[in-house]
Amino acid sequence: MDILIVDDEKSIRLTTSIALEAEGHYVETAEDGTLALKRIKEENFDLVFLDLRLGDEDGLEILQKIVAMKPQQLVTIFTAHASISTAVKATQLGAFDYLEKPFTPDQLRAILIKAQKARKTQAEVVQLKETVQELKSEVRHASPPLRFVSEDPKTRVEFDVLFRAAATSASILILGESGTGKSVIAREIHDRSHLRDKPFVTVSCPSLSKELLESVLFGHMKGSFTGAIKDTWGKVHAADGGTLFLDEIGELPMEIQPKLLRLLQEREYERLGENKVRQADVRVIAATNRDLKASIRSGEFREDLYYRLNVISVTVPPLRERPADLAKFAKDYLDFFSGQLGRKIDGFSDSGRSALMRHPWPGNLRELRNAIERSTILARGNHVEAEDLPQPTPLAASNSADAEPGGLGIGGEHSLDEIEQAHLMKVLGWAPSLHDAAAVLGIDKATLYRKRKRFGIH
Ligand SMILES: Nc1ncnc2c1ncn2[C@@H]1O[C@H](COP(=O)(O)OP(=O)(O)OP(=O)(O)O)[C@@H](O)[C@H]1O
Repeated sequence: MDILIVDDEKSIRLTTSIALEAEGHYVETAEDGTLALKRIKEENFDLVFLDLRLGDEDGLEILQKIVAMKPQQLVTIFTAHASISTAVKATQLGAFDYLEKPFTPDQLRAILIKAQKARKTQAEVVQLKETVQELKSEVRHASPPLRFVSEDPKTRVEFDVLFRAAATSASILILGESGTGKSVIAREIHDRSHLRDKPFVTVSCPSLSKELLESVLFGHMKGSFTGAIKDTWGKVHAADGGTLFLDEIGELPMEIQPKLLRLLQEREYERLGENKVRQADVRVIAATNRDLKASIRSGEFREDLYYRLNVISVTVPPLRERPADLAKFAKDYLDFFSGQLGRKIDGFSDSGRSALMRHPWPGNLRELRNAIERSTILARGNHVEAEDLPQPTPLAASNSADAEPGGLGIGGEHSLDEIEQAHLMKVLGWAPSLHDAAAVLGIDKATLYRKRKRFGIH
């Protein structure tokens, strides 16, 4: 290691240097704070030994200057027995450790081993941060660009409110149909906030049973329910100091709602099966495609929780109400996917463009993205044609007189079940995933699962 010894006593500088050099370290010495600060600024020392009594100089002040200049700098304080309390204060100010004078070679060696470990951990953290940055940039390049500017005045107002609120700690509720980009917006709010370097943790409310969801949120103690084989921390703990994103909050079971309310109001929670109140400071962003006011009326959602979540609330308009944005998103996606495929596709033909505008896009951006990806594969020439884009759904088609032969016509002699089953089968037939199918149908995945089971659709 490269080590700097800062002490005004020549004998200490000399003996410590000899001991350290004998262990193979590179050592420099400084007899006062000014020289020490100059060398620390110029060089990267792995460890600094700093005497707190440096003649007229205040060692604690020098320590603070070092920490301010290089927060990662490991500084071990030399201290006399009588000044242990000062040494403790020094560690509170950012010193790594302290060594009481006079010290033995073994005590010095113990400090060096500890410092080496700390340096290794620091290097690992730096490397992990770099890896995360690289991965983030790879992910960004592996998906179409995100667009947060809008040509639509209503959407512009909503985005403006959202991104102005990003810098505060206010809870934010994002409403909007499935696929309008609520999760993407939640992440963007976090990235534009003062918490951007802190954790961003997502909890998808409907994906789990009530008990598991509670455990995922708050953690549990071993034996608190069947299958709880060890103590765990929940996502609230993981998000402490950062943002907790509660996706599909409208599905949050009634039993868990008071616990979330307590977290929002008191910043307190308890792990399942534990009788100890814990603190967590999280900024909550919630999203739902449900009408929460209707859920309050039907007794499925607590009004007090709604008002806590709703400090700032915006509704992201559906894509069909933003035709100018629709065209821009479609072009972005087309450029991205054609680039990925190495195909030269210049844009949409007239028929392609009007098909794009005619389609109601019930699955919003998610559906549009999938449709454009598919169209770049299907396009025969250098333009996307109407035939490459989603065709009218069976229900829309059957609205007209020329329903498919043997198909179901709206208003014909069919039960609602028959119509529902036929529609489900058609959508499941073309949607790329169950998630997309649920989005297009405007239901959550659990409901889709129940319906498939009911109609025997595999
Ligand atoms: N701002 C955006 N710019 C470009 N593409 C976007 C944007 N927002 C969303 N998308 C696309 O739409 C997809 C769906 O977005 P997201 O999952 O955020 O929607 P959602 O409203 O949370 O849906 P759900 O309610 O079903 O969870 C994203 O994976 C992305 O491909």
